[in-house]
Amino acid sequence: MTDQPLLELVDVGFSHERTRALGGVSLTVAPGEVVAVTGPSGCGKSTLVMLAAGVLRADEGQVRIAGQDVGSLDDAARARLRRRRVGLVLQYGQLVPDLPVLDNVALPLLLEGVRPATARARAAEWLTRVGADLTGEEWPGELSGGQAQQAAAARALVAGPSVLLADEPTASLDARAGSALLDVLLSSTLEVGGAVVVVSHDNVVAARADREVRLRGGRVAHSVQLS
Ligand SMILES: Nc1ncnc2c1ncn2[C@@H]1O[C@H](COP(=O)(O)OP(=O)(O)OP(=O)(O)O)[C@@H](O)[C@H]1O
Repeated sequence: MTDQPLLELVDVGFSHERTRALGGVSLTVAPGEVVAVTGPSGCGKSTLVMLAAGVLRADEGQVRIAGQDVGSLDDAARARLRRRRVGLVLQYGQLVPDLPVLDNVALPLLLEGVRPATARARAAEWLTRVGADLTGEEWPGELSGGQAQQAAAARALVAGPSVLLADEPTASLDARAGSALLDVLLSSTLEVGGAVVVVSHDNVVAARADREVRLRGGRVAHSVQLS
């Protein structure tokens, strides 16, 4: 294994139209690391996650995922890099509404050309691993918030991401299910040599991190090594 960082933000700035959300943000995450991103509402945490995932493109600075400069890639290459390297879990699940849950979870594999039967079998295994009591035949609109988060977690993990990005991944789950889901998110990613960046208001989540990066007003206010 190399020591190459899996995620690097170098002096990154981003504005949502007229709102300056982030400026001068640098962050390097190595294989095996778990980083918690904390800070008050509106400080830029979700924007950082979307930039780190390659969903948003930085206005300034560079974002590198597994050594690849996201800004230098066209949309198709960026989508491919995301599919192969990044797992993303957002607060409300963000499932594709007109696909059954099993196909939602299998989607990263289906898009990579894995045979449908194999992709769906792996998706079903991941639904079980994340603790979801679902058959996979449900439609996203039929799920509770917590079930949608579990399904989104399974989708994020199904392709074995190098970088798992999670924005309030346990917010819709009770304490027990949330803790179990966090265990799976961390252990599954670290098992394959990946790294995790997790945004959370929950101190229990932050306490599981190796490092806490606190944002304020779109900048890194401090970065503390926790273990
Ligand atoms: N789509 C958008 N359009 C315009 N402004 C936005 C958009 N998304 C975020 N912002 C603004 O960018 C800033 C950073 O927002 P962001 O959602 O990244 O913060 P956050 O720390 O994740 O907040 P929270 O903890 O409340 O989720 C805020 O001022 C917010 O109002």
